[in-house]
Amino acid sequence: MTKIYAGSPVPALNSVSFTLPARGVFVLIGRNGSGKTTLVRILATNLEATSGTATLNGIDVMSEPDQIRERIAIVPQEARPVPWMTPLQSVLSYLLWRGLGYGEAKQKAGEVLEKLKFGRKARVLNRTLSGGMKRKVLMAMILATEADVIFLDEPTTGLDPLARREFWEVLQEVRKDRFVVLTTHYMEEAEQLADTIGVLEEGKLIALGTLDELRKRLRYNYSVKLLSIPEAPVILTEGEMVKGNHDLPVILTTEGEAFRIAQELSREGIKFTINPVGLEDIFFYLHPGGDTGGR
Ligand SMILES: Nc1ncnc2c1ncn2[C@@H]1O[C@H](COP(=O)(O)OP(=O)(O)OP(=O)(O)O)[C@@H](O)[C@H]1O
Repeated sequence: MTKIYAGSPVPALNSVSFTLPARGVFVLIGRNGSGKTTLVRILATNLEATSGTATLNGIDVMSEPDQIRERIAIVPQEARPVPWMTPLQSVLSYLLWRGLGYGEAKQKAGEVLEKLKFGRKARVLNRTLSGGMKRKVLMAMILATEADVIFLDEPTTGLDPLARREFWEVLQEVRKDRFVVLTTHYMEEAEQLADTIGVLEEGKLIALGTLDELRKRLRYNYSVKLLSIPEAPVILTEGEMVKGNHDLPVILTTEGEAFRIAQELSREGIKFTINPVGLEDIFFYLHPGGDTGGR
């Protein structure tokens, strides 16, 4: 699939091609402007591709959009629930809009708000809710539907760590019987939630696989992240140095070499962290420019 926006010299998506089992959670990561939202919007029938095709559970996104729309639900990046409605009214009206009868919609709305433990907050105006609760209203809306494919574009941006964890719990409920496509700038979130991870870079899909499969792309299994730039260069007998957040050096190496370097850095009074390789390290390795693109 390729997408070139009118007037743009470079494609937002450049021959992206992949096949996935429609189960669990597919997390798309990539720096700002790498094409995540564009891909999600095309798959969710909100935007037309310039060329290419996509099928979801055997249904063609381009030629059968109405059938797709019955099967999917999307929470766009900037979505907020209607301020002058309550969570109960939000879920109810969304279900009615999707074609459910009033009785069924009311029952489902009540069930989902109970499941997500809204309590008396189900009946207060959305505008009085915290940012985390507002996102939870959107999750309740899609959770109440029959949709078996759910798109969430940066659902936790701006949430505090506790609200983010609470969102992850809700997602564990959603993923049980649906396929979730989620974009994020939080590597920890991708690690926690993803069954499969796709990495976009300038419109190209540069990596796709489980966390373990992506780890295998690195020759090294340990990461030492320096928290300041040392005066003297760090001499490696084995491993690679890449740029991390704020251009600080990240050393990818073997366990033995990582601990040797750690001792040396301690002696010189340089602060660092040492960990087995995680998604953030894979991201830095795949993006020589550094930075995860987080806000
Ligand atoms: N409506 C539009 N018109 C023209 N160019 C666009 C439009 N929407 C997005 N783009 C461009 O397409 C590219 C991909 O954007 P997209 O929003 O898909 O990236 P993203 O990975 O979701 O970014 P972010 O992480 O910042 O949300 C960017 O270069 C962006 O400037």
